[in-house]
Amino acid sequence: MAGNKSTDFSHLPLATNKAMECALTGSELLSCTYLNKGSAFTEEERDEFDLVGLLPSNVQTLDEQVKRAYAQFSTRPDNLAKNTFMTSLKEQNEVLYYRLIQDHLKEMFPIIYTPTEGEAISKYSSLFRRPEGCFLNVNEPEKVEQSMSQWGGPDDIDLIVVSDGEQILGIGDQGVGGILISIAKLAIYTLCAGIHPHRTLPVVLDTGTNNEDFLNDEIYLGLHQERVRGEKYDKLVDTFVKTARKQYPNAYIHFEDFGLPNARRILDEYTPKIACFNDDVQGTGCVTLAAIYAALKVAKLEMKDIRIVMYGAGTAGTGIADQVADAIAVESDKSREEALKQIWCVDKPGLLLQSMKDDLTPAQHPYAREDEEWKGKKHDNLLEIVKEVKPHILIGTSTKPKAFTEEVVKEMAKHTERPIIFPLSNPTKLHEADPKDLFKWTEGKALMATGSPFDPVEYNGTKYVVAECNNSTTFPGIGLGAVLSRTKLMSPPLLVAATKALAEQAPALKDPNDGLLPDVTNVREISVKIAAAVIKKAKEEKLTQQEGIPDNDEDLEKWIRAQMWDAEYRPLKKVEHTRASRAAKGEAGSKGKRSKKTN
Ligand SMILES: NC(=O)C1=CN([C@@H]2O[C@H](COP(=O)(O)OP(=O)(O)OC[C@H]3O[C@@H](n4cnc5c(N)ncnc54)[C@H](O)[C@@H]3O)[C@@H](O)[C@H]2O)C=CC1
Ligand SMILES: CC(=O)C(=O)O
Repeated sequence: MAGNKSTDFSHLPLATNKAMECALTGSELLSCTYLNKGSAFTEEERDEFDLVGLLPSNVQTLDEQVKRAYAQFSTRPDNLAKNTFMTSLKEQNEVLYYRLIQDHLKEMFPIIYTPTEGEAISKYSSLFRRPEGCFLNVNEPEKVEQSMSQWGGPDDIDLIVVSDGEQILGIGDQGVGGILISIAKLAIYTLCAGIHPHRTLPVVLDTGTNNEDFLNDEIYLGLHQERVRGEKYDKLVDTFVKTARKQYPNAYIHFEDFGLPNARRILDEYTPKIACFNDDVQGTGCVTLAAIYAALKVAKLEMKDIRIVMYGAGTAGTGIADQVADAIAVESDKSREEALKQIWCVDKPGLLLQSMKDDLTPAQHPYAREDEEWKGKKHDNLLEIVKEVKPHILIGTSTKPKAFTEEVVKEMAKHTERPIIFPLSNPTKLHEADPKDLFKWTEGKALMATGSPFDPVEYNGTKYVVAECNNSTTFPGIGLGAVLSRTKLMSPPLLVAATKALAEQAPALKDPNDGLLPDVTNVREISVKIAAAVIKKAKEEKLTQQEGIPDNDEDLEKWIRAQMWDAEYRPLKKVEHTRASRAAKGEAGSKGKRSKKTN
């Protein structure tokens, strides 16, 4: 794990190895998740902070606590129960929560993220115990300022993840339960890129829901009304963005799981104005493009020659297509228009055609093909499209399980030696194909990456690693770069730099049977590389607002590591009630957020 002890960057504003100020004592301290150490409070701390008699006598280490917590986790009967256990641990002791996950990353990632988090989100209202995050109501835009002011002063928040809950993972409209995707993505920022957990803010925009089950369920916690569209919706988004800029001017804004009608529109509106990012469009685009780069190397193909079918041309599908089109144009001497011709986008009605123009989203328009090209050919069926296009690459972001049938895959394999196939729809049950089947149908030739994790596949005695192509390998590093450089914008060259940094880490470049993307267990170091690439590019583009960023690569990486939060207990420094009680009340810093939540 990246450590920050061997560096001399402790003067940095975000250096995380400092003592923590604490004015709480006794049971208040025990119930403050970001300060609580439970049985690990030392004898001295127990005396100093009035904890005597409130804890069993054996002072334990964090490692011992992790052992116990892992044993408790393991007794939970199913994944959802494990997810609930983790949520509750996070409410009690954040350091322990993050350390436990870090020590069991591969096992726990699918519990706190996709696929299990999807189930937790769909049951948000019934599982609800304690609120976390900021809830903004579309009917009360005048209260946005007050609602968002509860999380500290202007320097206290580095990163906001916001969702309107309309298109969560592949499970659709989850209304106010969308707060949990903002929370989960922030936990991943902390785990994978060491973003300080107390300096982040999860937000949900409650703009109603079109999920009938929720509308008919009195237990549902969000607004019982259909989704608001148009001016009123835009006003809430704009009020949120403006308030965030005013109250937390350093905060980088990550848009997550907005619905198709809004995701791209909002991104296009704010990208030229503020440092923001849409994970489904850009994060997915970057990670998928990085996996494509690795696959092309293994398949000995070149970007300029590829033909690619995107199955499911929604937010993620068009986001990926755009990144691929840019890459083709950059890697060849083709114009972007020519590059677009190498991408065939398919959605519910079939291949996108010019004659469908009125029904296409602005993001889909550039991919609509001339009807003339397809005259007399079948374009409403994936098999026929594959027969005609003979793609090298097939990517699924359709939420249609099993759409990549044996026939489709075998047809593809007839025309290309190493079919590159990425079923990316989440959660696992929505994947367009199972890796085992893809291997069987292509006799071990397929080069694969999947949206959720899969175990390695054995075929004819050889073990193949199936890379997880999830934006979680990418967005944390990009965010770390954005936060540390205080970039004014997240411009396209920064994303290209991030993609290349990730692509260079692909294990398949060394061993073709290994993953097309690096494993999540190495993700903190990958994030350092991605962040370094983003920061360097931001400097080149004159976008940075942070002073003192080192020029030299080695120092830059040290500088980054020194500012990454590690899950370890820090000494507590007793402070007078005035300053810290303001913090505890949410008046003097993001620490207040945690206290507010737990007190
Ligand atoms: N692996 C990763 O990192 C990511 C995976 N995803 C996954 O991709 C999927 C799509 O997500 P979004 O693009 O955000 O949703 P979206 O709703 O914006 O897009 C889905 C698209 O698929 C189309 N579609 C639905 N049924 C289809 C069918 N039978 N044939 C062809 N197209 C069909 C829809 O009309 C829509 O255009 C989800 O399952 C999501 O979990 C999304 C982002 C990142
Ligand atoms: C990974 C992700 O963002 C999704 O499945 O939507």
